[in-house]
Amino acid sequence: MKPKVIVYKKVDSTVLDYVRENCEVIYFEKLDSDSLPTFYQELKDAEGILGSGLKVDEQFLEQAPDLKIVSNISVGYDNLDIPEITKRKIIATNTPDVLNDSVADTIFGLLLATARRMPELNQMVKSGKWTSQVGENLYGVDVHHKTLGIIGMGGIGSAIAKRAHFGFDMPILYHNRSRNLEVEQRFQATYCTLEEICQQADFICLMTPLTSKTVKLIGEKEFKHMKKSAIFVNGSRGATVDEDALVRALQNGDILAAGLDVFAQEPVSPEHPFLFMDNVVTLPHIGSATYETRLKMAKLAAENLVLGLQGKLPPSLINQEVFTKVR
Ligand SMILES: NC(=O)C1=CN([C@@H]2O[C@H](COP(=O)(O)OP(=O)(O)OC[C@H]3O[C@@H](n4cnc5c(N)ncnc54)[C@H](OP(=O)(O)O)[C@@H]3O)[C@@H](O)[C@H]2O)C=CC1
Ligand SMILES: O=CC(=O)O
Repeated sequence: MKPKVIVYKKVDSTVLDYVRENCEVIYFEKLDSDSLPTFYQELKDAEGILGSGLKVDEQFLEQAPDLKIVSNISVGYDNLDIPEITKRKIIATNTPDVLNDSVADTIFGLLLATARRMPELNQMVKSGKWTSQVGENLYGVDVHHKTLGIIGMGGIGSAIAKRAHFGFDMPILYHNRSRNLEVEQRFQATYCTLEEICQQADFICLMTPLTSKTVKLIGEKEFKHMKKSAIFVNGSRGATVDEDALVRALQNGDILAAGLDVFAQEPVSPEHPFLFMDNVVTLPHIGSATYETRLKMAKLAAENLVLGLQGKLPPSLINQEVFTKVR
């Protein structure tokens, strides 16, 4: 008998077909107040779930006694309570690497758009307010040759560094908990403390995962250390930044501008001060949102799911200890 799984996100039909060949699939294109009661009903005897964003914690797991694998269609897995999942000998997987270039493109685009004030200028042109040559009040700042600080130099951070080093001649500073010798060699990147990056970089990109150690990693103190001309870009998770402190830093002129793809609350409230500031460029958490990359992520997540249920090693296993202990 095929194992029963729930796919709770819209995925390409080829991906769905592959999962259907191997599993009995209950499919929800999305979860909302209409579909949630049925979802929880089906969860009672599901062996696998495939999707993204759902909070999988103790309370959730209590309702899923047969669960063997949680396959996230995202690289970040702050939605998963890994200790609790692992305690129950459930496999957890994510989708690293296949999205690095697309996310780096988005984050670099956000950095450029913020530095060169593209959304503001676009709005000016489209609203018919381009009536004379653009004056100094609408100039941006150069990106090329400026110093880029990357906090969280992993897969995505490295792809950002590649663009900055080879395309924009930017000196690169980075901060991780441990040094990454490969990026130091490939991109002549310099390892720094968080404080040094804040003090020295012209552009600061935050790309750490959200963990208990990175909640509000960047707050009042860090913004005070930054240059008044600094541009801050967050591509990690909203909660890695103290958003109130960021609003104050932007309002007080402690930093020049910010580009944000992620927010503590998503979708961001239409009342949020960020939305009323010309020096903030916002995106709706679309780092990896291209047809090609989302397909690759869904394929990888489906492969993780199917292999995990077959007792084989999924390509991107998060909790290695479950696999080695159980099998
Ligand atoms: N905006 C979007 O659409 C997207 C956002 N993301 C976010 O980006 C995050 C990073 O993804 P990815 O690059 O693939 O992940 P990686 O695991 O490859 O890289 C994360 C990096 O962060 C560093 N890091 C972890 N904890 C800390 C810490 N406490 N202080 C400083 N550095 C730290 C790690 O280095 P070390 O272990 O040495 O500290 C590592 O180099 C994801 O977890 C997700 O939250 C991902 C995809 C799309
Ligand atoms: O935010 C997206 C992810 O893949 O993580």
